[in-house]
Amino acid sequence: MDTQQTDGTPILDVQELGKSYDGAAGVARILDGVTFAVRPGEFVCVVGPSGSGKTTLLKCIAGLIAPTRGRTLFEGEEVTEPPAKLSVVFQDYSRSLLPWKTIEKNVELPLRKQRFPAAERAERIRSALANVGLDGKGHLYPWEMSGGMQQRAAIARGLAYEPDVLIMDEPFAAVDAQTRIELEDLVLEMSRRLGMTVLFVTHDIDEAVYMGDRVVVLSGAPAKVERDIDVDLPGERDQVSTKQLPRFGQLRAEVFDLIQRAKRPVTQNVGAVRA
Ligand SMILES: Nc1ncnc2c1ncn2[C@@H]1O[C@H](COP(=O)(O)OP(=O)(O)OP(=O)(O)O)[C@@H](O)[C@H]1O
Repeated sequence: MDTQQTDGTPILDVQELGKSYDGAAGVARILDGVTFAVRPGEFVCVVGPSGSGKTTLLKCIAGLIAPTRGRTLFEGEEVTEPPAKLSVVFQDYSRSLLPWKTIEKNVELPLRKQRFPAAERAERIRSALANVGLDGKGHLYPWEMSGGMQQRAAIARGLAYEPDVLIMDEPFAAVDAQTRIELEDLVLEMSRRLGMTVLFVTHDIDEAVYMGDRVVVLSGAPAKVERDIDVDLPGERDQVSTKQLPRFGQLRAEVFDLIQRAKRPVTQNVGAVRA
């Protein structure tokens, strides 16, 4: 699909991103000319073989590491540092939440750094916690909460910035299957309600097809965009009826097949890096 055929400027425009890491064994090329665009309000999932560079890609897009070549435009501006209107939620909530601070204080932390006045901080915390279904739970410490609640809190912290784009790196990998389903629906509903653009990395093919408006499939060794798939399923998703649609099965098989084919070169690449 030509992602440049948009009604307006893409909110994220990833242009020919390349990234190499220097290691003891030499230079490992991880990304090579990754190009895709995300329109405002879209939910785009990124999948690819394990170790193909998905996290590296998100970090480059979010301005957390510098690409070796290429660039990302966020709202038309080149990303050279983490943009204020772009939040990242990582997989490991147990490491991203500070255990000695309450959930409220955890959510407040980045707002303090950004020097928001106290009244605005309080309102943003209240609204972010409400958005993830944690109203009235702000006084709890992370260790008093289930894994799913902690990940909701980590999402609330990302939301408190009121970002235009939320980047999520395997956000549900560490929670049980039932919680995962609940969080998938929570994030889908929230992104629609808030009109937020989401870039979402997952290992889970069903999750990618269920949640995405598009699925960007990365190849491996080094990674580039193998396929950019338009998920032509009805907009309203439902865990049972959407997954029963024949089209869901076809899309799932297409993504699965692409990842299987991409796997072999990745193994070779990892071997080359470690050799
Ligand atoms: N800071 C670093 N220095 C050197 N190599 C790195 C660094 N970060 C990642 N790598 C290597 O880059 C490759 C891609 O890693 P990355 O975590 O981006 O992949 P991924 O697709 O997100 O992996 P996974 O599917 O396991 O989550 C791996 O071989 C990894 O070992």
